[in-house]
Amino acid sequence: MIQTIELTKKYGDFTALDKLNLSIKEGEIFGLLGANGAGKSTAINMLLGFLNPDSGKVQINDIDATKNAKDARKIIGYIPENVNLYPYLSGVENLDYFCRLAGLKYSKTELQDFLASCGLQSEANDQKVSAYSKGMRQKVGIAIAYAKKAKVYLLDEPASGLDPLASKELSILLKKLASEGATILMASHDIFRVREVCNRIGILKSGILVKELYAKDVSANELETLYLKFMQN
Ligand SMILES: Nc1ncnc2c1ncn2[C@@H]1O[C@H](COP(=O)(O)OP(=O)(O)OP(=O)(O)O)[C@@H](O)[C@H]1O
Repeated sequence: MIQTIELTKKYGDFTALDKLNLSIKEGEIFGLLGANGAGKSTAINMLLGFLNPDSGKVQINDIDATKNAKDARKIIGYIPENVNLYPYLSGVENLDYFCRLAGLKYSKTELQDFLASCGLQSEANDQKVSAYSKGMRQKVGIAIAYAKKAKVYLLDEPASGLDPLASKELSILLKKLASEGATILMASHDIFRVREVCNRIGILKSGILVKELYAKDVSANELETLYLKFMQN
């Protein structure tokens, strides 16, 4: 569960996020849609405890993440737009390394299973990551969170730069994680992908959540029209 209550962040006199109220349940995929500078990354950084809010609160499952960010991060998987891996290690070696950093030791078979569950083709397991596509690196990034048994996934612009097939695979993977009980928030400006993968969508404009809706209630075209209307007003 992800909950933000009146979450506010200012940079000097500028309010980047203004009293954000979000409540995302287990099994839900929430899409935070917004233009460049809307405040999406600011919100994610506060969920992760990398940024302190000026006011308001973040709750991750039963953890008050504003007070115990370190505990909250143990159950959060964060997948940035560009997943940083060690290029001269293979997918399995990267996963092993990041698991060990989190205090987890898995057998090679278990590591391979995590990668397979996240859609990486088995032939890639032992290839150096420097030869991976962006979509493949992202699968390893998600596998790191999956192996950590993350309960909450935060993704910043996950579909950006992916080709249509990789983007479709990402949607399938996120839906699978949600069906297994994960709570997922993805920040994006990709209206089509957000409409396709998310159950619920919030439109963020200049730090203010101006609209929340269920994806099933709008077509992609209707969402685009609505989004553009909010951006233009
Ligand atoms: N450290 C900072 N100091 C001052 N202003 C900042 C800082 N970080 C972000 N901002 C401003 O806060 C606003 C929100 O930025 P943020 O990065 O959260 O937006 P975003 O929705 O993630 O945008 P993008 O899609 O471009 O990543 C922007 O106007 C940005 O310029």
